[in-house]
Amino acid sequence: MQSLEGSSSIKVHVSGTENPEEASFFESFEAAHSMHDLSSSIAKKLGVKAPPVRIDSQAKYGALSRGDGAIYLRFPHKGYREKIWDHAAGFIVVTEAGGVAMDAAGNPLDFSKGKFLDVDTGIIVTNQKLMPLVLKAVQDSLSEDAQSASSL
Ligand SMILES: Nc1ncnc2c1ncn2[C@@H]1O[C@H](COP(=O)(O)OS(=O)(=O)O)[C@@H](OP(=O)(O)O)[C@H]1O
Ligand SMILES: [Mg+2]
Repeated sequence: MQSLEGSSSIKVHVSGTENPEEASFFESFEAAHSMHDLSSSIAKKLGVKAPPVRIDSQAKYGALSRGDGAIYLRFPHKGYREKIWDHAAGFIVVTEAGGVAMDAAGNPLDFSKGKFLDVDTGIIVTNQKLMPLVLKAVQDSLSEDAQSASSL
């Protein structure tokens, strides 16, 4: 990373925290772009204490890449298909910074299939240590949601 004033460049790295309680998370500013209720229940399961940091655009990937927060949760409403141009640049930056991005089923993101990123339910970005814990909380929250929907 290099400042616009031209300072010397420094290598950035994602947060190294292993403790979800001290990890803050990013999500879309717009509730129409990501289900805030779902991310709130995931954060609660993880014991995250800080409120969500809501930012528009791929700036979320940039902030995560320099360790401003530790988790990015993205769960669009049913039927929305992610476009590669909304993620590709941020994905490269965060991966270079040591982060890992997966869909809700734990699959890696596949940018080789044309304009759409066909992910299972949503996208999770975090560090290597937190990913298994976050994935478990995501899957538990999704199955609770599915159970309550089927009992209506
Ligand atoms: N319908 C719907 N559902 C979920 N997510 C959506 C939707 N439409 C746009 N997006 C996301 O909105 C962000 C900006 O997208 P766009 O570039 O299409 O919008 S804009 O016209 O430039 O504002 C960008 O992500 P975030 O800013 O992270 O939410 C897009 O991926
Ligand atoms: Mg745009």
